[in-house]
Amino acid sequence: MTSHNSPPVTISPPADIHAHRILILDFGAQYTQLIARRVRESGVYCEIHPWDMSDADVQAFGARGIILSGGPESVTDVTPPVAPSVVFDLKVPVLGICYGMQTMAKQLGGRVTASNHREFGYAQVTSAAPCRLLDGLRDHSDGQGRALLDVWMSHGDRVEELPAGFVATAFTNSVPLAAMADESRQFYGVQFHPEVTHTLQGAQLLERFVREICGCEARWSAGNIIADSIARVREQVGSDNVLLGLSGGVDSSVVGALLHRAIGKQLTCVFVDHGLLRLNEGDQVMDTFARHMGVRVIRVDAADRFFKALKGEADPERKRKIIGRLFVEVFEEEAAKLQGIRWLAQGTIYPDVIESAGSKTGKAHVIKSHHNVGGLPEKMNLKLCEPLRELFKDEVRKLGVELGLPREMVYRHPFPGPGLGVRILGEVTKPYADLLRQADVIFLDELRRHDLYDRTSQAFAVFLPVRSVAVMGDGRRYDYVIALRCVETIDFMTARWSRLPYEFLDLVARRIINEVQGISRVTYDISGKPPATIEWE
Ligand SMILES: Nc1ncnc2c1ncn2[C@@H]1O[C@H](COP(=O)(O)OP(=O)(O)OP(=O)(O)O)[C@@H](O)[C@H]1O
Ligand SMILES: O=c1[nH]c(=O)c2[nH+]cn([C@@H]3O[C@H](COP(=O)(O)O)[C@@H](O)[C@H]3O)c2[nH]1
Ligand SMILES: NC(=O)CC[C@H](N)C(=O)O
Ligand SMILES: [Mg+2]
Repeated sequence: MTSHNSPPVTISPPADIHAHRILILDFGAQYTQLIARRVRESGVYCEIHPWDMSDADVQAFGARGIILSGGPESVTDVTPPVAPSVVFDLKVPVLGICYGMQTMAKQLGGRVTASNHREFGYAQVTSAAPCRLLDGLRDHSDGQGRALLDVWMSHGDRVEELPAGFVATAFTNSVPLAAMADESRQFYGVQFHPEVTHTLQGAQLLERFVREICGCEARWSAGNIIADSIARVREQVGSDNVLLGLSGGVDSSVVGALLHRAIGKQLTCVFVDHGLLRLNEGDQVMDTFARHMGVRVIRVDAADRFFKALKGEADPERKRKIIGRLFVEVFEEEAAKLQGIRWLAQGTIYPDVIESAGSKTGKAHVIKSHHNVGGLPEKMNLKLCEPLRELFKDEVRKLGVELGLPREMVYRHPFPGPGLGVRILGEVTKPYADLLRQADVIFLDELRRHDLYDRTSQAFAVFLPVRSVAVMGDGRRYDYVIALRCVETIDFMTARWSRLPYEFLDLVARRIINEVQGISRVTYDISGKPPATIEWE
C-alpha cells in the first residue's frame, strides 16, 4: 500500500468485465456455489439467483448463458420448482446439472421418473454421441473408441424420455440417459456434477460451456477486477468522504488497500474494539494499518456498550442483530464527527450475502445473519460501499496479493465480525470472554509454532457455559468447558475438520487446563460442514 499522502493512482478501466456474464439459477443444491467458483476460475463473471427469479429479471440480467443447478426436490412432485420459461426462449446456451437437467427435460416435453437405481458418489459415464460439451474430454477409453469419464453422481430420479430435438450423449450402467444435448438450440444436460473436483474433467467441461459454447471472454482476473472496482468506486462516491469499517481481517484490509488507491485522502477507517476481539488483536490492527501503512484509522473502544447491550441475550440470531446494530451506530457516530462522510464501506463478500439471504418463496433458509448483511439495521444514514460484494474469499485473497498486502495479512484465518460473541454460546459476559481469549491464544500460538496455521483454514476456541467436574491437585473443581474447532476448506461453504495430530491436541488441552483458571475440560469438534457450520452460533 502506498503512503496516505500519495495521490490516487490513475488506472484506465478495462472493458466492461461484467458484460460477458453467466446466470446460475439455484434449485437449492449444496454445491451451487461451486458451480459459480468454477465459472469464475475460467475467467467469466457469474451470479447465483434463486430458481424463482422472474422472467423479466432473467431477461434483464443479460446472460450469455444460463446454468440450472442441482437441487433436493424431485421434478416428479406435484409442484416442483421449475426454471422460468423465458430461459428456453432467450436463444442463449443452457446447461442443466442433475435436477437442472431433469427439469429441463420435463419442461421441454421429456419424461422423468423416480427410479430405485439411486446413484451416489463415483460413477463412470460413457460417451454415446458427438457433443460440443463433451467431445475430447476423457479419463479412459472403452477400447471401442468411446471416451469414459470418471464423475460424481448424487440423484434418485432420472430422465426416461428425451424431449424432441435432444440426443443422448452419455450413459452409465444404471442411467441410460446420463447426458443429453440439443446442439441446434445449444441446450445441454448432465446428470452428474461437473462442479465437484471428484468429476475429473468437470472444470474443463464448465470452462468449455462458458468460454466456447457461450462465447464469453476471460475478463475476470485480479488485475481487471481491481481496475474495474477502482473505477466504479470513484464513480460511486465522487468527492464524498468514505468511512471504512476496518477489522484487520482479510476482507476489510483488501477493501482498505483498494479504497486507499482509489480515493486516497477521502478514506477514513474505523476499527471498533467491541470487547469480543482476540487477545491483543486491537493493538495489532492499529500497528499494521495506522503505523505501517499510513492509513487514517480511528480506534473506538466500545466494549462496555456491547457487553451492556448483549446482557441477558442468549439467542444467536438476536445476538447477531444486536452486534450488527451497534456496529452501525458506532460507525454513524464516528461519521458525524468527521466532514462530508456519506458512505460506509465494508468488507462484505459474496458468501456473506448468499448465507444471509432467503429465497423469495422461502425455500432457501436463512442459516445465519452475517452481522454486516442480514444483521444490519433497517434504517441507515450512510450509503453502503462494498466493492467485494461479488467476490469469493479466494478471489479476495488474489486481489490482496495483487494490491501488495503482506502475505500474513492476506492468508490470515477469517475472524467473524461478531467475534467471540458467537463463540461464547448463549449469554455473552466479560468474564467468559476473558477465559475464552486465554484459551484461544494458546491454541493459535501452538498451531503457529507447530507449522499448522497455514495448513488449516480456520481455527479457534469456543466457550461452553456448562460446567463439568474435575479433580486437580487433589481438590474438586467444577469448571467450564472449551471446545476447539479447526477446519480445512477452500470456500468456507463446506468444510472438513482438521485431522490435527493427537500429540498436538494433547499439548493444547493440557496447556489450556493448566494455564486458564476456570477451565477444566477441553474437547475437539469433529463435525463437518454440512451439517455443522464452522462457527457454533
Ligand atoms: N471490529 C471491527 N471494526 C470495524 N469493522 C468491522 C469489525 N469487524 C468487522 N467489521 C466489518 O464487517 C465486515 C465483515 O466482517 P468479516 O469478518 O466478514 O470480514 P473481515 O474481518 O474483513 O475479514 P475476515 O473474514 O478475514 O475476518 C468487515 O469487512 C468490516 O468491514
Ligand atoms: O464477518 C462475519 N460475520 C458473521 O456474522 C459471521 N458468521 C460466520 N462468519 C464466518 O463465515 C464463515 C462461515 O461460517 P459458518 O460456517 O459458521 O457459517 C466462517 O469463516 C465464519 O467465521 C462470519 N463472518
Ligand atoms: N443432486 C440433484 O440435483 C438431485 C436431483 C433430484 N432430487 C434427484 O434425486 O434425482
Ligand atoms: Mg473478520
